[in-house]
Amino acid sequence: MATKHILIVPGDGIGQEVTAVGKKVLDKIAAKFGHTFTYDEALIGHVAIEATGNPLPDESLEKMRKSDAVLFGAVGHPKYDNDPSAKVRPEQGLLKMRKELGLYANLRPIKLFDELLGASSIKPEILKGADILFFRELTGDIYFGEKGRKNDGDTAYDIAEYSRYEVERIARKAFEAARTRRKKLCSVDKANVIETSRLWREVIQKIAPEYPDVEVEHQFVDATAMLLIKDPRRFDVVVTANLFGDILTDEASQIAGSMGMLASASVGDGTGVYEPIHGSAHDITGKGVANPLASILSAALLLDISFGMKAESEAVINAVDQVLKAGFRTRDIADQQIPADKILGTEAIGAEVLKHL
Ligand SMILES: NC(=O)C1=CN([C@@H]2O[C@H](COP(=O)(O)OP(=O)(O)OC[C@H]3O[C@@H](n4cnc5c(N)ncnc54)[C@H](O)[C@@H]3O)[C@@H](O)[C@H]2O)C=CC1
Ligand SMILES: CC(C)CC(=O)C(=O)O
Ligand SMILES: [Mg+2]
Repeated sequence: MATKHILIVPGDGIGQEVTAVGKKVLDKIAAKFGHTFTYDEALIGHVAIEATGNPLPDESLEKMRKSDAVLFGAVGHPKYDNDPSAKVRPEQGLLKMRKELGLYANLRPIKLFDELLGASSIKPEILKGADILFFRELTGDIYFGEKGRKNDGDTAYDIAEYSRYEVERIARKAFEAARTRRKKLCSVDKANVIETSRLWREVIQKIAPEYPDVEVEHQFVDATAMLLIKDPRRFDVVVTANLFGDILTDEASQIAGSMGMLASASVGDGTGVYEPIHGSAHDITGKGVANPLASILSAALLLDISFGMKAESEAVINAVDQVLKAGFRTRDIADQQIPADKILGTEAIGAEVLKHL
């Protein structure tokens, strides 16, 4: 029995809807296993700008630092997406949170529940058994380098930068994880063109001999985008830079059936942040149809990684599996065989998960 303090940071759009369900799952776990979880909430993104003018107020950051873990939703609003000139943006809050908390490793497991074999646009025989763990570097690369305009605003630049230690620390995490899995590591870069990628490959090659039990391959990012769809089972652990990892994991979500199925853990020097990989999804916000399973599975990662609660984490994953086995789906993961009465909204599928806890 443990006492833990969890900060709920729903953010914007469907972040609000799915995080509410993730929190209920944490509550149920605490009751079932006899833990005491206390909660607080904090603002980030568009809602924080509206309330304070700042996408990550100091108060939110302070609360994050003082928590045992953070369950985060998503940020973003069409107001800014459609206004390239906006100087203050919701996404700045997210990037600042990652940098300030030292969350340099973003673990994105791509695990297909067997029941969802028919939900993907990829053929079932290509998909069955696919199980990939992405390590996306999260506090460097083009997202954090100097950016700006010159020539009276007619030229724009974003500088991509990596230091040796940044590559090494994420690579070591990926090597260690590969050791506990199928012992295969694929490092993804664009070393044929980009200097940061050449440093990336140099570092991986240098430390690989320290992990002789792990088979290492290097792939270029463009080829990886193709191989993920052609033969997803060839991958075990994948380690890559921030931008490449962002793009490749949205693509890889189709292996698991939907963006609404992919959870992630952002970890590093401080409080761990657990978050679906998807964004605020303006197109479905307020409709009650968002898939909350990514948030629920992020709560499972939180229990496992930040609290070391393996049985509790497995109970959550098992409950999701049971709900899928019972035939329930949200709209994004419902193939044509699913009858209409089995297609549930955000809260209703969350309630089904709770019944299995
Ligand atoms: N981590 C974060 O906070 C992220 C924020 N964003 C922000 O989110 C906003 C929307 O960006 P998009 O490119 O549309 O990406 P998105 O991930 O929000 O949505 C992409 C597509 O996937 C669907 N989708 C996403 N999550 C779903 C769920 N749980 N259930 C069912 N369907 C789901 C959406 O309806 C949409 O069609 C932007 O403002 C963007 O900057 C985007 C990605 C990550
Ligand atoms: C808005 C981006 C900075 C975040 C993103 O797309 C992600 O973390 O996957
Ligand atoms: Mg993304």
